Amino acid sequence: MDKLLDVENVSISFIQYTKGLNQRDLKVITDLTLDISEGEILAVLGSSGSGKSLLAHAIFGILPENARLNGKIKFKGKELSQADKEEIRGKGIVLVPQSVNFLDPLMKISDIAIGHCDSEEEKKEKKIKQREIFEHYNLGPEVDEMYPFQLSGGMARRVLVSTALLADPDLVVADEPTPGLDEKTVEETLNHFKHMKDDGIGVLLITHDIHAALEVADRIGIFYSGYVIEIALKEDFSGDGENLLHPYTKALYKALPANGFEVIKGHQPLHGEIVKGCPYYDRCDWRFDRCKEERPELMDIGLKKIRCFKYDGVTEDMIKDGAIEETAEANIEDAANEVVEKAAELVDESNIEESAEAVEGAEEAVSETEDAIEEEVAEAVEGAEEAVEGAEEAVEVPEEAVEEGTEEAVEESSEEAVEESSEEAVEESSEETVEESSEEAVEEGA
Ligand SMILES: Nc1ncnc2c1ncn2[C@@H]1O[C@H](COP(=O)(O)OP(=O)(O)OP(=O)(O)O)[C@@H](O)[C@H]1O
Ligand code: NI
Repeated sequence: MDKLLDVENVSISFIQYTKGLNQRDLKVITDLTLDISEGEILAVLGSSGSGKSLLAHAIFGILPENARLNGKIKFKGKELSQADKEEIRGKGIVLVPQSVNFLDPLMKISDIAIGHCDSEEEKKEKKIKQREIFEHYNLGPEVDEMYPFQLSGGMARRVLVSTALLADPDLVVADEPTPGLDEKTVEETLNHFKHMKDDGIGVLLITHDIHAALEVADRIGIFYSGYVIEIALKEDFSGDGENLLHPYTKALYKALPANGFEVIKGHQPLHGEIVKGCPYYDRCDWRFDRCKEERPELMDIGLKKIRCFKYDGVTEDMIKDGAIEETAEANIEDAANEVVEKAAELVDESNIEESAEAVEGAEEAVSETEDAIEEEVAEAVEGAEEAVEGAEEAVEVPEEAVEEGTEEAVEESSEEAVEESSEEAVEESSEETVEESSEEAVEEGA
């Protein structure tokens, strides 16, 4: 089976303007890799807003203006430029879009379905084919004359699928082809994809409907937080899910009603949330230190792909031999041992006893210092009080002089005496002693 589509390391981001003129890149899809061969249905399963439609639009070259695309998209081995995409659109590859909003609102449905024709003859032929396919999809002749806005939800789906088939493509990209359809029409639509597959057409089925994916797909790619975290085989979704590799895929499988509806705890990081390591780190039961800092690459294991360090060194043969769990468990054990060793080293290095002694010493020093300061302050206060007394006595002397009638004597002897004796005395005895003694005490103590 020849390869039809290769999506290699594709990232899609949007330039966002935050406060003022600040720009930032909002990554929606990161490092996406997948491939589809002739006659294969690959389902891409992702929650709403995870970038599924953007992937389809990237393949078709119809991304919005502010989107930035990196990586390679190859069709039959050839990398597609924007011009190639425009050329191939509606011929080699057709899109079954998510909504009728992608149809030209001013064109009649039959004209949209038939598309561009080079001659009247071609147009006649296509018209006949269109009627056949429309009839098959239960779309009567009156639908041919309608405009897109006149279609009901279910009718619109059927128009979109049959229009795609009319183009006789090699690859069909179907973006959420089943929502809004009744059970019977869902079944029918999925059957049409199966028929396309039988005719050798490759189908990329983009959906958040795991049931639809499991019903028709050969392989299923799981989107998580903008990454493909696993591409599993359809048959891996069976039994206990023991053949599924990624813990998220396992959890997704267990969340199905038939498998117990187990709730997945935690949340999926959204676009713009910067996650350095593995995007599943927060929710993972297997995580090791490395997963927090490093992001695992998407590894090939035969037809499967997995993005998880647990499977480092695991090969396809190991899967066949059932040795995969052993290797994986060994990886986890290694990582756990590393953590324990590291912790032990840290304990050794820290020398807890010494530091405890040091803390005790420091505490003693502090209390000694406090005592010393108290004592010295008390002494200083005493000294200051004595000095004040002395000053008061000095003041008394000039009073006597006033009585004797000499003003000069009053000024000289009173003011000077007061200033000198009181200030000096206060300074000396209080401040110096406090400072000296407390400093000394701190030094001693420390
Ligand atoms: N023009 C745009 N500018 C900025 N961000 C955009 C633009 N178009 C899409 N996005 C962002 O890309 C995210 C993915 O969009 P997309 O339509 O591909 O999601 P989806 O997986 O198809 O979701 P759904 O299941 O609802 O169809 C959106 O949540 C949105 O944040
Ligand atoms: Ni979408």
